[in-house]
Amino acid sequence: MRPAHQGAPGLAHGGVLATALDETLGSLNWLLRTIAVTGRLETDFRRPVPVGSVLHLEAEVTAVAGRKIYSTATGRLGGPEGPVAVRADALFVEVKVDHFIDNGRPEEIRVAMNDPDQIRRARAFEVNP
Ligand SMILES: CCCCCCCC(=O)SCCNC(=O)CCNC(=O)[C@H](O)C(C)(C)COP(=O)(O)OP(=O)(O)OC[C@H]1O[C@@H](n2cnc3c(N)ncnc32)[C@H](O)[C@@H]1OP(=O)(O)O
Repeated sequence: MRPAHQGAPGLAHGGVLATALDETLGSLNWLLRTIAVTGRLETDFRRPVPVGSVLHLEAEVTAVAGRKIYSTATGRLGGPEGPVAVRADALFVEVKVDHFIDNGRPEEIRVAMNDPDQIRRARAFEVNP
């Protein structure tokens, strides 16, 4: 957690923590080879997360039912064995690429399609799922 992530003095902002959980959960879609967006994100804030601390994030898919992907994520202070600071339950809903084409701006879609980092990220999951 960096100073830019601060909400209350010295502590990470809850919205930033929810974003970190959402991003971690969203990464699971790479493993499922599915395009999906967050439909629901329920977050528990169990301990304050100090600026300067490391948040260890872990996520797993708990169920898939049709287009619905249920998943859960945990953020622990300091490392994988640290105390749970935040957790989330999420529902992602599978969408077609049209979801972005119909609702997003063409400029950003073009940039994303040509972004080597996106391609590298997808390939990383191919070799190390
Ligand atoms: C490629 C990189 C992707 C990265 C993603 C990163 C994560 C994000 O931040 S995504 C951005 C935030 N999320 C969004 O903008 C999503 C906005 N919402 C939507 O576009 C739509 O509501 C969407 C696509 C989720 C669902 O709409 P639609 O495709 O019409 O499906 P819909 O029929 O309403 O729902 C499908 C199923 O999910 C269920 N469902 C949808 N939303 C919810 C919800 N909030 N709570 C519970 N159930 C829900 C429906 O009840 C339905 O269930 P069933 O099949 O059993 O009837």
